[in-house]
Amino acid sequence: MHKTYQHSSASDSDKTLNNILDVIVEGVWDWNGNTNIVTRSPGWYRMLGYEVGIFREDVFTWENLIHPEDYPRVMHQFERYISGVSDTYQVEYRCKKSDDSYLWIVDRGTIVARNPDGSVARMIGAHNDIHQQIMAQTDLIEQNKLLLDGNLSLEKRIAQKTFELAKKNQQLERKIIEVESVANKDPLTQIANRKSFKSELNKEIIRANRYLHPLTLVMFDLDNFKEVNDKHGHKVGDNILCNITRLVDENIRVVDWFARWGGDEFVIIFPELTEKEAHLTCEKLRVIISEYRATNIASVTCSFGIAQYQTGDSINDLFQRVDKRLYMAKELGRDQVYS
Ligand SMILES: Nc1nc2c(ncn2[C@@H]2O[C@H](COP(=O)(O)OP(=O)(O)OP(=O)(O)O)[C@@H](O)[C@H]2O)c(=O)[nH]1
Repeated sequence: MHKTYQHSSASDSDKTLNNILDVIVEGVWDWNGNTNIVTRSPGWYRMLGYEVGIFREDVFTWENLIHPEDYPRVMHQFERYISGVSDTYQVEYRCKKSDDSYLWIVDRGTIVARNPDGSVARMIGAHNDIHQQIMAQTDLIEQNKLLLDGNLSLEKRIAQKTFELAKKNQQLERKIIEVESVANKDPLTQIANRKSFKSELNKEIIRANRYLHPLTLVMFDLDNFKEVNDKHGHKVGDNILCNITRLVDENIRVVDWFARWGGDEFVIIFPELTEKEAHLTCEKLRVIISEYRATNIASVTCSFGIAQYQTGDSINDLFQRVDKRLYMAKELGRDQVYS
């Protein structure tokens, strides 16, 4: 067998062992459980910055150097090992240095002899400096935490901004609807104006074609309204326009699209009504209007032109037809429906 060391005496071999220990571990301790004497290597003192051999050789020296926050944990581990609950003793904790700062060490120990009653007769262990390693770990944990906090606050800010944006969008959508409805509404009568006529009629033409339903367009105009204005004033005229609007609106269906074309002219789109059916409805409207006394001093009548959509009609074709028929109603003496 190959031998590395040849010692002529036990004290020689002790010397070698101590030197080796001094090189490979930083601080060796050797506790005699019966005398309670703890022998510590020079490295043990050097690691903590103390003058070699300055402390009393007992366990209290060690206990007094342990950081108060770590003390219960260390003792718990130590007790578990000594009592046989745990197979190993290895614990990391902070030890007080000569300059009152604390050094992170790992402490490992092994019972090398027990008394017949099971109590520890001798235990040997070593301290190793792990301060840099723990500091690096702590730094990393701290950085991770900062990163996490940063991420969290970023997420919070994004969520807040998203919420604010959604709110702004809602407000904007409401404003758009508001503006659109103002733009498409006649300010005097509060019904639709001619702005959306083309798109409304187009929509209904597409539906009429798709479902092969009839569709009829109506245009009506107040008779001799100029005279009413001239005689009773513009304000009375306005009032009459509003009252006629209300009467018509109350006597047509929700699906019918009713708009003020301009001046004293109005249009109605009657989806799913034939010319004949629309004629009957308009006749009813004509009577209601003519019977209605807007004020004590003025009453009006209306003339109606009616035209049903024919397949292939453009909006213009239909409109021209209806306009001609309104003209006919006027020509034939007013206060009548022409289809
Ligand atoms: N009070 C009031 N009058 C209006 C308004 N818009 C248009 N008018 C008037 O409506 C009248 C329309 O007159 P005309 O187009 O000549 O027709 P009319 O007198 O109704 O005669 P016919 O249509 O031929 O039966 C004009 O006097 C316009 O000033 C309005 O908003 N308010």
